[in-house]
Amino acid sequence: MGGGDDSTFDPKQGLRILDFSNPNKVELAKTLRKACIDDGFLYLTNHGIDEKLLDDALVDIKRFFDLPMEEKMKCLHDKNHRGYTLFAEEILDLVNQKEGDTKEGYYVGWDVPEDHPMASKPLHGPNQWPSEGMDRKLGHRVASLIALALELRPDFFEKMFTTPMAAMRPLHYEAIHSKPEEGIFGSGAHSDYGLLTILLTDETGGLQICKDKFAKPQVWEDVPPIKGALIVNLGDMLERWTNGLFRSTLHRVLTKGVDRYSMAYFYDPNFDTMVECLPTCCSASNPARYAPMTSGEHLLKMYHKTDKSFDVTAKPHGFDDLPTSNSQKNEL
Ligand SMILES: O=C(O)CCC(=O)C(=O)O
Ligand SMILES: [Fe+2]
Repeated sequence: MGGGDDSTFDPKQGLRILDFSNPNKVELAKTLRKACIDDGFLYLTNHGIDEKLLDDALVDIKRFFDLPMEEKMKCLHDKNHRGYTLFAEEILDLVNQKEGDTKEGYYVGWDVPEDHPMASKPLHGPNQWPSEGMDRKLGHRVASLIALALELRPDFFEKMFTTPMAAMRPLHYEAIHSKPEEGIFGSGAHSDYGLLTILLTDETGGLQICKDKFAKPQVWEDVPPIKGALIVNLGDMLERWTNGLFRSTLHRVLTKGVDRYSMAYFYDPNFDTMVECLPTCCSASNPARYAPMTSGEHLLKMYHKTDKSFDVTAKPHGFDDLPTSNSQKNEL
Protein backbone atom coordinates (compact mmCIF):
# COMPACT_ATOMS: atom_id res chain seq x y z
CA MET A 1 0.00 0.00 0.00
CA GLY A 2 1.30 3.48 -0.75
CA GLY A 3 4.83 4.45 -1.69
CA GLY A 4 6.53 3.21 1.47
CA ASP A 5 9.33 5.74 1.34
CA ASP A 6 8.48 7.50 4.57
CA SER A 7 8.99 6.45 8.15
CA THR A 8 5.30 6.67 9.04
CA PHE A 9 4.37 3.97 6.55
CA ASP A 10 3.72 0.69 8.32
CA PRO A 11 3.27 -2.15 5.85
CA LYS A 12 1.80 -4.38 8.58
CA GLN A 13 -0.98 -1.90 9.31
CA GLY A 14 -1.32 -0.84 5.70
CA LEU A 15 -2.34 2.75 6.23
CA ARG A 16 -0.14 5.64 7.28
CA ILE A 17 -0.23 6.99 10.81
CA LEU A 18 -0.34 10.73 11.33
CA ASP A 19 1.08 11.45 14.77
CA PHE A 20 -0.15 14.82 16.00
CA SER A 21 2.46 14.89 18.76
CA ASN A 22 5.04 15.60 16.04
CA PRO A 23 5.65 19.38 16.18
CA ASN A 24 7.07 19.40 12.65
CA LYS A 25 4.08 20.50 10.59
CA VAL A 26 5.94 20.26 7.30
CA GLU A 27 6.73 16.62 7.95
CA LEU A 28 3.13 15.96 8.99
CA ALA A 29 1.79 17.68 5.88
CA LYS A 30 4.10 15.52 3.73
CA THR A 31 2.83 12.31 5.33
CA LEU A 32 -0.73 13.49 5.02
CA ARG A 33 -0.28 14.33 1.35
CA LYS A 34 1.02 10.83 0.60
CA ALA A 35 -1.87 9.24 2.49
CA CYS A 36 -4.39 11.44 0.67
CA ILE A 37 -2.95 10.57 -2.73
CA ASP A 38 -2.42 6.84 -2.16
CA ASP A 39 -5.21 5.79 0.18
CA GLY A 40 -7.67 8.53 1.10
CA PHE A 41 -7.56 6.94 4.59
CA LEU A 42 -5.14 7.22 7.51
CA TYR A 43 -4.87 6.76 11.27
CA LEU A 44 -4.56 9.75 13.57
CA THR A 45 -2.72 9.32 16.88
CA ASN A 46 -2.01 11.73 19.74
CA HIS A 47 -4.97 13.73 18.51
CA GLY A 48 -5.62 15.30 21.92
CA ILE A 49 -8.85 13.46 22.74
CA ASP A 50 -8.47 11.44 25.89
CA GLU A 51 -8.71 7.68 25.29
CA LYS A 52 -11.01 7.31 28.29
CA LEU A 53 -13.43 9.83 26.76
CA LEU A 54 -13.50 7.81 23.55
CA ASP A 55 -14.15 4.58 25.49
CA ASP A 56 -16.89 6.27 27.50
CA ALA A 57 -18.46 7.59 24.29
CA LEU A 58 -18.71 4.03 22.94
CA VAL A 59 -20.35 2.90 26.20
CA ASP A 60 -22.86 5.75 26.02
CA ILE A 61 -23.61 5.01 22.38
CA LYS A 62 -24.44 1.42 23.34
CA ARG A 63 -26.66 2.68 26.19
CA PHE A 64 -28.61 4.86 23.78
CA PHE A 65 -29.17 2.14 21.18
CA ASP A 66 -30.13 -0.35 23.93
CA LEU A 67 -33.13 1.84 24.83
CA PRO A 68 -36.57 0.47 23.99
CA MET A 69 -37.73 1.37 20.47
CA GLU A 70 -40.51 3.65 21.75
CA GLU A 71 -37.87 5.77 23.52
CA LYS A 72 -35.71 6.02 20.41
CA MET A 73 -38.76 6.89 18.30
CA LYS A 74 -39.28 9.99 20.45
CA CYS A 75 -36.26 11.50 18.74
CA LEU A 76 -36.81 10.15 15.22
CA HIS A 77 -34.87 12.24 12.75
CA ASP A 78 -36.53 15.42 11.58
CA LYS A 79 -36.55 17.24 8.25
CA ASN A 80 -33.25 18.89 9.15
CA HIS A 81 -31.60 15.48 9.42
CA ARG A 82 -31.15 15.50 13.16
CA GLY A 83 -32.08 12.64 15.44
CA TYR A 84 -32.54 8.87 15.33
CA THR A 85 -32.30 6.96 12.04
CA LEU A 86 -33.92 3.52 11.80
CA PHE A 87 -32.32 0.15 11.15
CA ALA A 88 -32.01 -0.48 7.38
CA GLU A 89 -33.19 3.03 6.51
CA GLU A 90 -30.14 3.77 4.41
CA ILE A 91 -28.95 1.99 1.29
CA LEU A 92 -25.50 3.35 0.60
CA ASP A 93 -24.74 1.07 -2.36
CA LEU A 94 -27.78 1.02 -4.62
CA VAL A 95 -26.14 -1.40 -7.04
CA ASN A 96 -25.10 -4.25 -4.75
CA GLN A 97 -27.38 -4.05 -1.72
CA LYS A 98 -30.53 -6.16 -1.51
CA GLU A 99 -31.54 -4.60 1.83
CA GLY A 100 -30.72 -1.44 3.75
CA ASP A 101 -27.57 -1.14 5.87
CA THR A 102 -27.93 -3.37 8.94
CA LYS A 103 -27.40 -0.42 11.26
CA GLU A 104 -29.26 2.29 13.14
CA GLY A 105 -27.85 5.74 13.83
CA TYR A 106 -28.32 9.14 15.38
CA TYR A 107 -27.47 12.49 13.78
CA VAL A 108 -26.26 15.46 15.80
CA GLY A 109 -25.77 18.48 13.56
CA TRP A 110 -24.38 21.93 14.00
CA ASP A 111 -26.95 23.50 16.31
CA VAL A 112 -28.75 26.34 14.50
CA PRO A 113 -31.39 28.09 16.67
CA GLU A 114 -34.80 28.72 15.01
CA ASP A 115 -34.17 32.49 14.93
CA HIS A 116 -30.73 32.20 13.26
CA PRO A 117 -30.54 33.68 9.73
CA MET A 118 -29.40 30.27 8.39
CA ALA A 119 -32.31 28.37 10.02
CA SER A 120 -34.50 28.53 6.90
CA LYS A 121 -31.92 26.64 4.80
CA PRO A 122 -32.41 22.91 4.27
CA LEU A 123 -30.51 20.73 6.74
CA HIS A 124 -30.22 23.56 9.29
CA GLY A 125 -32.01 23.77 12.61
CA PRO A 126 -31.81 23.03 16.30
CA ASN A 127 -30.60 19.64 17.43
CA GLN A 128 -33.06 17.30 19.09
CA TRP A 129 -30.41 16.41 21.65
CA PRO A 130 -27.91 17.56 22.79
CA SER A 131 -28.43 21.26 22.18
CA GLU A 132 -24.93 22.51 22.87
CA GLY A 133 -22.56 23.24 19.98
CA MET A 134 -20.09 20.83 18.49
CA ASP A 135 -16.37 21.16 18.97
CA ARG A 136 -14.61 21.97 15.71
CA LYS A 137 -11.02 21.89 16.96
CA LEU A 138 -9.90 18.53 15.60
CA GLY A 139 -11.67 18.86 12.25
CA HIS A 140 -10.16 22.29 11.95
CA ARG A 141 -6.66 21.01 12.75
CA VAL A 142 -6.84 18.27 10.15
CA ALA A 143 -8.34 20.66 7.57
CA SER A 144 -5.55 23.17 8.07
CA LEU A 145 -2.97 20.43 7.62
CA ILE A 146 -4.74 19.35 4.42
CA ALA A 147 -4.46 22.95 3.23
CA LEU A 148 -0.72 22.86 3.98
CA ALA A 149 -0.43 19.53 2.16
CA LEU A 150 -1.92 21.28 -0.88
CA GLU A 151 0.46 24.21 -0.51
CA LEU A 152 -2.43 26.50 0.43
CA ARG A 153 -2.64 28.89 3.37
CA PRO A 154 -3.36 26.89 6.55
CA ASP A 155 -6.61 28.84 7.07
CA PHE A 156 -7.82 28.13 3.52
CA PHE A 157 -10.85 26.08 4.64
CA GLU A 158 -11.60 28.12 7.77
CA LYS A 159 -14.14 30.55 6.27
CA MET A 160 -16.05 27.57 4.87
CA PHE A 161 -16.81 26.26 8.35
CA THR A 162 -18.58 29.17 10.06
CA THR A 163 -21.99 27.38 10.08
CA PRO A 164 -20.77 24.00 8.91
CA MET A 165 -22.79 21.02 7.73
CA ALA A 166 -20.77 19.03 10.24
CA ALA A 167 -22.52 16.06 11.80
CA MET A 168 -21.64 13.61 14.53
CA ARG A 169 -23.20 10.21 13.95
CA PRO A 170 -23.11 7.38 16.47
CA LEU A 171 -23.90 4.05 14.81
CA HIS A 172 -24.97 0.63 15.99
CA TYR A 173 -24.55 -2.35 13.68
CA GLU A 174 -26.77 -5.32 14.54
CA ALA A 175 -25.14 -8.66 15.40
CA ILE A 176 -25.66 -10.02 11.90
CA HIS A 177 -23.23 -11.75 9.57
CA SER A 178 -22.86 -9.58 6.48
CA LYS A 179 -23.21 -11.57 3.27
CA PRO A 180 -21.73 -9.55 0.42
CA GLU A 181 -22.66 -12.25 -2.10
CA GLU A 182 -26.31 -11.91 -1.03
CA GLY A 183 -26.24 -8.12 -0.90
CA ILE A 184 -26.35 -7.88 2.93
CA PHE A 185 -23.94 -5.30 4.37
CA GLY A 186 -23.46 -3.52 7.68
CA SER A 187 -22.76 -0.50 5.57
CA GLY A 188 -22.83 -0.66 1.78
CA ALA A 189 -19.91 0.58 -0.32
CA HIS A 190 -19.83 4.36 -0.45
CA SER A 191 -17.55 7.33 -0.29
CA ASP A 192 -18.23 10.09 2.22
CA TYR A 193 -19.67 13.31 0.91
CA GLY A 194 -17.89 16.24 2.49
CA LEU A 195 -14.37 17.47 3.21
CA LEU A 196 -13.23 14.78 5.64
CA THR A 197 -14.53 12.29 8.19
CA ILE A 198 -13.04 11.42 11.57
CA LEU A 199 -14.09 7.98 12.70
CA LEU A 200 -14.09 6.22 16.06
CA THR A 201 -14.82 2.50 16.03
CA ASP A 202 -14.97 -0.18 18.68
CA GLU A 203 -12.61 -3.14 18.49
CA THR A 204 -14.75 -5.52 16.44
CA GLY A 205 -13.29 -4.52 13.04
CA GLY A 206 -15.16 -4.90 9.77
CA LEU A 207 -14.31 -1.61 8.05
CA GLN A 208 -12.86 -2.19 4.58
CA ILE A 209 -11.61 0.07 1.80
CA CYS A 210 -11.38 -0.39 -1.96
CA LYS A 211 -8.72 1.85 -3.42
CA ASP A 212 -9.61 1.22 -7.05
CA LYS A 213 -13.36 1.45 -7.44
CA PHE A 214 -13.13 0.58 -11.15
CA ALA A 215 -11.16 -2.67 -10.67
CA LYS A 216 -13.03 -5.83 -11.58
CA PRO A 217 -13.30 -7.65 -9.29
CA GLN A 218 -12.94 -4.99 -6.61
CA VAL A 219 -10.23 -5.64 -4.01
CA TRP A 220 -11.28 -4.93 -0.41
CA GLU A 221 -8.67 -4.36 2.30
CA ASP A 222 -9.32 -4.37 6.05
CA VAL A 223 -8.82 -1.24 8.11
CA PRO A 224 -8.30 -2.76 11.56
CA PRO A 225 -8.96 -0.53 14.56
CA ILE A 226 -5.92 0.71 16.49
CA LYS A 227 -6.67 1.38 20.14
CA GLY A 228 -6.66 5.10 20.89
CA ALA A 229 -6.25 6.08 17.24
CA LEU A 230 -8.94 7.72 15.13
CA ILE A 231 -9.42 7.00 11.44
CA VAL A 232 -9.53 9.91 9.01
CA ASN A 233 -10.90 9.60 5.50
CA LEU A 234 -11.48 12.12 2.76
CA GLY A 235 -14.82 13.03 1.24
CA ASP A 236 -16.09 13.73 -2.27
CA MET A 237 -15.74 17.49 -1.92
CA LEU A 238 -12.02 17.25 -1.34
CA GLU A 239 -11.67 14.89 -4.29
CA ARG A 240 -13.45 17.47 -6.44
CA TRP A 241 -11.44 20.41 -5.09
CA THR A 242 -8.23 18.56 -5.91
CA ASN A 243 -9.40 17.29 -9.31
CA GLY A 244 -9.07 13.69 -8.13
CA LEU A 245 -5.56 14.04 -6.69
CA PHE A 246 -6.78 13.38 -3.14
CA ARG A 247 -9.09 10.43 -2.95
CA SER A 248 -12.54 9.96 -1.55
CA THR A 249 -12.05 6.24 -1.17
CA LEU A 250 -14.84 3.69 -1.39
CA HIS A 251 -15.43 1.91 1.93
CA ARG A 252 -17.93 -0.44 3.54
CA VAL A 253 -18.55 -2.33 6.78
CA LEU A 254 -18.98 -6.09 7.03
CA THR A 255 -20.34 -7.28 10.36
CA LYS A 256 -19.34 -10.55 11.95
CA GLY A 257 -22.34 -11.69 13.99
CA VAL A 258 -21.58 -9.38 16.93
CA ASP A 259 -22.89 -5.91 17.71
CA ARG A 260 -20.60 -3.17 16.49
CA TYR A 261 -20.50 0.47 17.58
CA SER A 262 -18.81 3.41 15.91
CA MET A 263 -19.12 7.17 15.60
CA ALA A 264 -18.44 9.19 12.48
CA TYR A 265 -17.79 12.91 12.57
CA PHE A 266 -18.46 14.35 9.14
CA TYR A 267 -16.57 17.59 8.81
CA ASP A 268 -18.52 19.16 5.96
CA PRO A 269 -18.43 22.81 4.87
CA ASN A 270 -21.11 25.52 5.02
CA PHE A 271 -24.17 24.92 2.84
CA ASP A 272 -23.24 27.64 0.32
CA THR A 273 -19.55 26.78 -0.02
CA MET A 274 -18.65 26.49 -3.69
CA VAL A 275 -16.64 23.37 -4.41
CA GLU A 276 -14.64 23.77 -7.58
CA CYS A 277 -11.24 22.69 -8.80
CA LEU A 278 -8.37 24.48 -7.04
CA PRO A 279 -6.26 26.47 -9.52
CA THR A 280 -3.20 24.51 -8.37
CA CYS A 281 -4.87 21.21 -9.27
CA CYS A 282 -5.71 21.85 -12.91
CA SER A 283 -3.87 23.01 -16.02
CA ALA A 284 -4.26 22.94 -19.79
CA SER A 285 -3.09 19.35 -19.82
CA ASN A 286 -5.11 18.43 -16.71
CA PRO A 287 -8.44 20.25 -17.06
CA ALA A 288 -11.05 20.27 -14.28
CA ARG A 289 -12.88 16.94 -14.29
CA TYR A 290 -15.82 17.89 -12.09
CA ALA A 291 -18.42 20.61 -12.51
CA PRO A 292 -18.52 23.20 -9.72
CA MET A 293 -21.24 22.60 -7.14
CA THR A 294 -22.12 23.77 -3.66
CA SER A 295 -21.66 21.75 -0.51
CA GLY A 296 -25.41 21.87 0.23
CA GLU A 297 -26.36 20.68 -3.25
CA HIS A 298 -24.13 17.64 -2.96
CA LEU A 299 -25.27 16.68 0.53
CA LEU A 300 -28.95 17.01 -0.35
CA LYS A 301 -28.52 14.92 -3.48
CA MET A 302 -26.70 12.19 -1.63
CA TYR A 303 -29.18 12.06 1.27
CA HIS A 304 -32.11 11.88 -1.15
CA LYS A 305 -30.45 9.07 -3.00
CA THR A 306 -29.38 6.88 -0.11
CA ASP A 307 -31.86 7.50 2.72
CA LYS A 308 -35.39 6.34 2.00
CA SER A 309 -36.99 8.38 4.79
CA PHE A 310 -35.18 11.58 3.98
CA ASP A 311 -37.72 14.42 4.02
CA VAL A 312 -38.61 15.46 0.48
CA THR A 313 -39.41 18.99 1.57
CA ALA A 314 -35.64 19.46 1.69
CA LYS A 315 -35.60 18.96 -2.08
CA PRO A 316 -32.81 20.88 -3.79
CA HIS A 317 -33.00 22.59 -7.16
CA GLY A 318 -31.84 20.32 -9.95
CA PHE A 319 -33.04 17.24 -8.06
CA ASP A 320 -34.61 15.82 -11.23
CA ASP A 321 -31.24 15.07 -12.78
CA LEU A 322 -30.01 13.01 -9.84
CA PRO A 323 -27.88 10.04 -10.67
CA THR A 324 -29.74 6.90 -9.65
CA SER A 325 -26.96 4.75 -8.29
CA ASN A 326 -23.88 5.11 -6.22
CA SER A 327 -21.70 3.75 -9.00
CA GLN A 328 -23.01 6.49 -11.29
CA LYS A 329 -22.27 8.96 -8.54
CA ASN A 330 -18.76 7.67 -8.33
CA GLU A 331 -18.26 8.62 -11.94
CA LEU A 332 -19.52 12.18 -11.51
O1 LIG B 1 -18.84 2.46 11.09
C1 LIG B 1 -17.84 2.58 10.39
O2 LIG B 1 -16.75 2.05 10.66
C2 LIG B 1 -17.91 3.37 9.09
C3 LIG B 1 -19.07 4.32 9.01
C4 LIG B 1 -19.10 5.05 7.73
O3 LIG B 1 -18.39 4.79 6.80
C5 LIG B 1 -20.03 6.19 7.58
O4 LIG B 1 -20.91 6.38 8.44
O5 LIG B 1 -19.91 6.92 6.58
FE1 LIG C 1 -18.38 6.40 5.36
